[in-house]
Amino acid sequence: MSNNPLAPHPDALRFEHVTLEFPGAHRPAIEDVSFQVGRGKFVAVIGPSGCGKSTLLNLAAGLLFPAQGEVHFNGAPVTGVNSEAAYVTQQANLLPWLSVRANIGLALKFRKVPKEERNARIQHWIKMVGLTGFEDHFPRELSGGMQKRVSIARALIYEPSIVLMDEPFGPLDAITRLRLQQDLLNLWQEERGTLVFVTHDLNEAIYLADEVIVMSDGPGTIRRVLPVPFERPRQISSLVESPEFAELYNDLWSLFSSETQTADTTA
Ligand SMILES: Nc1ncnc2c1ncn2[C@@H]1O[C@H](COP(=O)(O)OP(=O)(O)OP(=O)(O)O)[C@@H](O)[C@H]1O
Repeated sequence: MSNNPLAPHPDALRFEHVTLEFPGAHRPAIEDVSFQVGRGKFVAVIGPSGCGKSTLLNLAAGLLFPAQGEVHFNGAPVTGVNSEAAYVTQQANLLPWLSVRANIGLALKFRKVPKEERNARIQHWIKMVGLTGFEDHFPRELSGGMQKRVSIARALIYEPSIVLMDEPFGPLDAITRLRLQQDLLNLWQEERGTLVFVTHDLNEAIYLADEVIVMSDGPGTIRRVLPVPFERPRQISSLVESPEFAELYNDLWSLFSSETQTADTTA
């Protein structure tokens, strides 16, 4: 282990026995949650609705704080809004009065990046997310998938140390979703940042992640952490044909179905 205080911490994110209860709730939203996300890893979090997936991201972003336990980012406790984290939510949340170019460049403008560098980086990211030709369009002139591409470029352009994505492809149709999943795989292959990705979709978790954190409900706890052994770069079309994919999917599915049966018998 390195003793160099300037060396980046090997864990980008670490939860240690974290419990959080919202005011007025009769039980914690999450209880005794511990896991770590290694630097440069892509981790998916899946679990039933209401099990606390968004709460985990909000804790990592420093928008919520635990009642018990600690959240560490780059080896230090999170004590305020985590300005090194980019957050991509289910809705694109673009500013409707700004063009694609201006929406993507907003974070650089706030950070006072000089105009020339800003324009070059915006142009790079417009190309990366396949929006060349749409630079001067406004959000209302874009499809849902294109808006999502803008929100991903807007999050990645300032090179955050961690990206938190909360079901970013949730509201999209199946084909657009598949295209964006492959685009995200390709982007991540080039950029290699740390990414925590919340999803309800077992396929999506396996396509994208190095590890899948499986959560249980009531209150939210970590049920299992499953490694995804597929090499990168990945092509979704070849992955789905492999027997290993089917095996992993079945492992994940059996975790969920056993949970549903347990809930049914205890209801
Ligand atoms: N601001 C809040 N005040 C009170 N309770 C909340 C608040 N936010 C979330 N909760 C509760 O905490 C629990 C976890 O919510 P959270 O949104 O993290 O779940 P989730 O797994 O992301 O759900 P979904 O998959 O449906 O988005 C739920 O029971 C929810 O009702």
